[in-house]
Amino acid sequence: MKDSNSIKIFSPATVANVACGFDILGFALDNPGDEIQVSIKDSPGISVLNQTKDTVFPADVNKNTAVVSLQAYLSHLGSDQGFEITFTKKIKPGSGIGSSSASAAASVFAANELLGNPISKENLVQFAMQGEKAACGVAHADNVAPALLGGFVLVRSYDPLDIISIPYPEELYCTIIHPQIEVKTEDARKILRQGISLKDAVKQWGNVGGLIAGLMKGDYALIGRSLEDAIIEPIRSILIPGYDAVKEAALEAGALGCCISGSGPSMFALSRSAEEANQIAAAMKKAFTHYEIDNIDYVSKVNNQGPKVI
Ligand SMILES: Nc1ncnc2c1ncn2[C@@H]1O[C@H](COP(=O)(O)OP(=O)(O)OP(=O)(O)O)[C@@H](O)[C@H]1O
Ligand SMILES: N[C@@H](CCO)C(=O)O
Repeated sequence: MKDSNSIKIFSPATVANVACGFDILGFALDNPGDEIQVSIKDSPGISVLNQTKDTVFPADVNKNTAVVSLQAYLSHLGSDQGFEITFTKKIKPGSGIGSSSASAAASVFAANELLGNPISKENLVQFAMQGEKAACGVAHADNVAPALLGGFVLVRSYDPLDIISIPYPEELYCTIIHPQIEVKTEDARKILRQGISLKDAVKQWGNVGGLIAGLMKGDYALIGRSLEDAIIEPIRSILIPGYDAVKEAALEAGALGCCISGSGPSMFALSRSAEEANQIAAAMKKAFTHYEIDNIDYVSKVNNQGPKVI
């Protein structure tokens, strides 16, 4: 729904890191996603309405990722246009599937549409990153870039920002299992080691290259071999009860690979068909039953569009 004063959009969930690409790789999902309505106000300032009962936002609206990114965008334009943002959150904060970034990407995309698209989608990424900085202290782009551009995205460089869309096979499906515990990205970053060994680095950059080559060639076996993480997974997986067993169940059920989605607690697995992705979801859920943690699953094709007007 769009008129000259108001727009309602779907903003996709995203999987950051994609196993080997900490802070530099991410992809978008068709399901789930947030709904957000952005309307032009007569007076300056950004106001927020939350229509999601069980989602609590920061009390200070200036810490809401949608508001922070929109303020960065308006300040770049030198505009004091006022907006009202109405949220219907479908992605739980602290899920690992880009809840904070779906809002950050959505508000700048929507406002840009209402103002006649003065800025390209690629260049909106820098403003959405400011929302991520407010959420976790670091302006990482591996959720907001795919949320805005769709598909698989590589952040080749942060300074200067260089965002590359990576071609990928048409038939690529993702299974997400979201155990109902909250892991804040800010906390999940604090436990990481600041240094890595040369041996681990060699393994990791081999996998990053392999994953990108596999996606571009449509080589599923290469994609699967490259979905490994020598650096982050050994540390963060400790925060997810049953992680090893659930991952093993996904691989046994035919997943190309399985790892932590973003900073967790969600886990993702890639596969070649919707049927396989559903079988993998069932196997992962079954493995989780031993750990008595409620969980929600999503099966989705990789999203190729980013935000869309609904
Ligand atoms: N509009 C928003 N939507 C979601 N979370 C928000 C929003 N604005 C601020 N936040 C804050 O951001 C934090 C959640 O972001 P966080 O990065 O920890 O989780 P996530 O986005 O689900 O995970 P990930 O980045 O690993 O995919 C919470 O502290 C939440 O209060
Ligand atoms: N790259 C970020 C993604 C957070 O979703 C991290 O792993 O901390």
